[in-house]
Formats: sequence, C-alpha cells, structure tokens
Amino acid sequence: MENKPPFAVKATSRLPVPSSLRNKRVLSEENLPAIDMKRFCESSAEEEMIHRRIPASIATTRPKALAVAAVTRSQVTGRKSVSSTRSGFRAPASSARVVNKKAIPSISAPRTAGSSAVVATVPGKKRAAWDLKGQVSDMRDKVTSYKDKVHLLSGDNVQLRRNMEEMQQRLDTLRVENKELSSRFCMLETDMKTVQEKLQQSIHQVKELTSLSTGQKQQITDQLQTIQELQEAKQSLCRLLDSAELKLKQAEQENSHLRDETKARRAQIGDLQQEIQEKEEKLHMQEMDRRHLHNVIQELKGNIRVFCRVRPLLKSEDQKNLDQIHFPLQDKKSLVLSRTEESHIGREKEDVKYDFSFDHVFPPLSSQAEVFEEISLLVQSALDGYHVCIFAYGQTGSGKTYTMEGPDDMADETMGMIPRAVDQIFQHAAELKSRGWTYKFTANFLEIYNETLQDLLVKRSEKNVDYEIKRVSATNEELHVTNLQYVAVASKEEVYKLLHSAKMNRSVAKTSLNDRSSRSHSIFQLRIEGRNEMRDLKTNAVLSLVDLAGSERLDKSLSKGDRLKETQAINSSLSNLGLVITSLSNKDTHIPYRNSKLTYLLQNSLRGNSKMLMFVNISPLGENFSESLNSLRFASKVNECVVGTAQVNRK
Ligand SMILES: Nc1ncnc2c1ncn2[C@@H]1O[C@H](COP(=O)(O)OP(=O)(O)OP(=O)(O)O)[C@@H](O)[C@H]1O
Repeated sequence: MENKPPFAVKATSRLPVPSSLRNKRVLSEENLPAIDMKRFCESSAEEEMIHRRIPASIATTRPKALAVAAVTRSQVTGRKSVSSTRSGFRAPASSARVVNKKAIPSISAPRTAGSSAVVATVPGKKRAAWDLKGQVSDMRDKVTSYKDKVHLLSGDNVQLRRNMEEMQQRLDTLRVENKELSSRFCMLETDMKTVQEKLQQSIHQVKELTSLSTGQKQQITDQLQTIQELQEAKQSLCRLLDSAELKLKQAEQENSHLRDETKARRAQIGDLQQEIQEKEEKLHMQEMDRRHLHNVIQELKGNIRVFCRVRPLLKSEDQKNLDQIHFPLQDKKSLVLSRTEESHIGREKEDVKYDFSFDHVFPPLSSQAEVFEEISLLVQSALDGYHVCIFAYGQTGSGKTYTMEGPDDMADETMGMIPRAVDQIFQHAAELKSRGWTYKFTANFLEIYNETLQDLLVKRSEKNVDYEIKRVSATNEELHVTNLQYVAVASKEEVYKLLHSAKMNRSVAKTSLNDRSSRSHSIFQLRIEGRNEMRDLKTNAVLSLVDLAGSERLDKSLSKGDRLKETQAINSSLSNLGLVITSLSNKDTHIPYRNSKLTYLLQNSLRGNSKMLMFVNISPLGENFSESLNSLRFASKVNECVVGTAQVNRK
C-alpha cells in the first residue's frame, strides 16, 4: 500500500472538517503562525510530532525580533553584531522577511511604529567632542528613545504573547482535531485493512472464478463438441428413422395383405379342421370297427390260441439224434411227429405218425421277428384294453426262455417276445397320443417256485418277505401281490432295465439252487392304463408274459426229496392250468383258479373275456420224443377249447 501523507487522505475524506481548516484544506507551513519555540520545545512528544511538521521558518520568527533589537543595539553601541549568533536561532534574513510578511501581519504594525521612532532619533551629524552637553542631551534622547522602544517592544511582546496564546489555543484545537483524525485514521486503517482483506478474498475468489470459468469454458467447448456430435448422430438417426418409417409403411402394407391372407387361411383352416374332425370321427369309428372285427376274428379263432415252435438243433447236439418232425402243408398250421414203433403183436416195427394242427406252427428256422409278427395284434389288444396272457409251455431246454426273452447275448434280431411286445406297446402308445390317448404303465416281474412267490426285481438276499395274492378291494376284482415291486415305467428302456435285473437275480438263483429257473414259472406283467380326455374314455388291461416251468415228467422212482416236491408242484400247476382252461371251455360254474398260485394270479387273464396264447415249444431231439408228444397233446387240448368272447375293459 502506498504511504500517502495523512493530510492528503484528509483532503479526499468526506469526514467533517473544523471551521478553522475548512477554507485552507491543507495545513501548510505558510499558514502556521509564529510559535514560541522555547515553550514549544518543552511540550510533549505528541507536540514534538507537530513541531516536526512546523517548518523552520516558524522558528526564525523570534530571532527576527531579536535581530531587529540586535541591529539597533549594535548601532547604539557601535560594536559588531554578536547577539544574533548568541541566540542560537540563526536564520536567513529573507526567511524572516517571508514570515513577517505572510504569517503574522498583525504583529508587524507595532514594530513598524517602533522602528520608525528609532530612525527619527538618529542624528545626521556627530557632536563635537567638546560638546558634552549636547552629547549628554543626545544620550538622554537616545535613552528616551530606547525607553520608548522598550515600551513599544513590551507592547509587541504582549501582542506576541496574545498571539502565541491564540496560536496555542489553535494548536490545542488542532491537536484535538489531530487526535480525532488519528483515531479516524486508525479506524480508516482498520476499515482499509478489512477492505484490503476483502479485496484479497475477492481477488482470490476472482482467481478461483477465473480458473473455474476456464474449466467451464473447456466444458462448454466439450459440450459444444458433444452437441455437434449428437446433432450429427441425430441427423443419421433421422435418416434411419425415415428409412425405418418407409419400411414400416411397406411392412404395414404387407401386414394388411398378410392379414387378408390370414383371414382367408383361417377360413380355410376352419374348413380343414372341420374336415379333420369329421375324418377323426371316421377314423375313430374305423378304429372301433377294427377292434370289433379284431375281436370277432379272435372269437372265430377262439380266445385261446396255440402256436407251436420247434427249436433248431444246437451246435452242441448230435445231428443223428434228430427227431422225426415234419411240416407237411404250407399253411404253417400242421405238424407231424413220427417214429418207428413196435406193432401191437410186438413182431413188426411200424411207422407211427402223430398229426397236430395249431393256429400256427413255426419250424426251427423261424426267426423271432416272424414269431412276433403273429402275436403283435394280440399285444396291440392290450393297448385297446383287453387282458392278454401269453404262455410258453414245453419241456426243459425246448426254447421257452429263448422265445419269451431271447438269448443271454441279446441282439435286435434275437430279442424275445417280451422286449418286442414292450417296444410295440410304447411305440403304439406314442402314436395314439395324437388321438388323445395318454397311458400309464406299471411293471412287475415275479416267479413261482414250489408254489411260493418271489419278486424278481429284488435281490434274493433281500427276500425275507411274504408275497400274498389279494384282491385290491371287495368290489374290485383286480389283483395285487403284497410286498411286490410295482414299478412305474415310461419308456421301453426302463422296462429293459427291469428285465435285465430280473435276469441277473434269476441267474444267481440258477447256480445256488440247482437250475431253479427251469423249475419255476416266471411271470412278467405290464399294467396298461389308458385315458382319452377328449372322448372321456378309460382302458385298463394287463399284459402277462409267462415262461412256464419245464413240463417234463420225471420218473417217480428217480424223484426224491426236493426234486420230487418240485415236480409235483410243477405238474400240479400245469395240470391245473389245463383244468382251468377246460373248465372255461366247458363253461363250468366253478373255475378252479385257486388250485394253484399260477392260475390264481392269472385268473383275470384266464377268463373268457381275456385273450390267451400258448406257445408250445418242442425240442427237435429224438430223445425228447415222448416229452414233445406230451406237450403237443396238452397243447392240442388247449387249442380245442373255446373259452368265450374277449371283452374290452373300458369305462
Ligand atoms: N429258436 C431258437 N433258435 C436258436 N436257439 C434256440 C432256439 N430256441 C432255443 N434255443 C437254444 O436252446 C437252448 C435251450 O433253450 P431255452 O433255455 O430257451 O429252453 P427252456 O425251455 O427255456 O429251458 P428251461 O426250462 O430250462 O428254461 C438255449 O441254448 C437256446 O439258446
């Protein structure tokens, strides 16, 4: 900050100014009156400050008066002026003159009068030495004149004292004013400091604002650039929008065209749907007719049919040991068993022929597929809601298991009737889905050994439970076996897994129980529950596929212990099966189902309203002739039976 003199500040200040200074504005050395410096020097330090402001000219005012006196004295005494130097106030005469003229005009008047009196008393001539009187008179005059001068100077002195008092008063006033001004100055300085601080703050703020503004300017520049980019993007989007709108218009036109087309198509679909409905109805009627005709054929054929299958000679078997089996006609229904027997009289040997005719005869080279083709319609009946039961009857080793299940190393070609039937059932069920049919399947697999039931889906080690055949309820004729595994299956693969595990469980038994599998009946059952929501139809049927125990008769003399018991049990159940079929054929009031576990379990599938098929399996070996003959005779009896008309289990 610039250090300006305080008076300069006062000159620009708007604070009130004392009247004595109002016209002078600035207190200068010219305006100050003459001051008694002796007294002035005795004043306080504050006064000293003022003294410093008083120019030297003021100090010279006193020596001026003394100088006049000194000059006059020198003139009187005739000595050279020394007093002026003695006073200690040496000032140039010119400055004394300036003070006299400008600073104190009021004092000069009495002094002027005094000086004129001194001048008047000085004579122009010198008195002669002898004129002592004259000289005394002159001296007296001089004394008188000096007295006057003293008197005048006393007056001057009084006047000067008055002036000095006035000046002192003025000085006091000025001091007060100065004090006020100082305090104001202090206040102003404080104000100024505050203002300066504010100014600094403002400058700082300005700087900050400037930097902020620079940043904002940059931001604005960036934003302007962004705006430009956005505008460009907007323009390109507008172009896209235009093209999209154009496309939309085209699409709308296309859409309305398509709508018209859809309308026409819908009408077409309506017509077609009606047509489909009519055709479906027709198809349904045809299906019903098919089932009816199928049933009629079954009836004509008899509800129980018998197929004879002769197994081929195995590699391990002797070719010479071949039995005399002939297939005389091409109708695939006849079979002739012949051998040379002794005549009645015992002298001659004669060829004896045994003719048999069945629903179908399969020679040794018949494939599994050919056999299944003949039973597939029967299997289909199970999906239609008929109980179906297929047996394999024959002596041990005649090919029953091969026919029903297939060989151990099963392939697609050698698959037996059970896996083929399962395959067909699931395939047809899937096809019938489009006609509104949905099916639920439940499988079980058991064996009957010595008139006891065993679950083939459970490992033998876990079989410590009793299996009892019971009716589901008093009003429901359906049967179930307690503790037996009834497994819900949804695909043929799931059933194949069950068949495999049953085979494994059975093979364990085979080694531990002396080929028990040949001595037991194995029964695979698949319950098929169909539902047609559209037509509110339900079907419920059981497909039973049975591999019967070997039917050979053992020499009673050789049968002992368990073997005898087994044989008796097998013979009992097989003969009971024959009895049941005969009773059905005879339309007996009592059918002896309860005589064996086999007939009791299969009673619902052995009724007149069910469909039955018996495979009679024959060994080609000559050594098995008698057993083959027995089997064929049994099968012929069954084949002669007419057990009634099959009925669909439909609600
Ligand atoms: N049609 C056939 N083609 C080829 N091999 C056959 C045929 N039928 C049976 N076999 C074979 O004959 C043998 C005996 O057949 P399988 O075991 O099926 O007789 P089984 O009557 O079931 O005997 P078991 O009462 O002891 O079970 C098996 O090795 C089997 O592979």
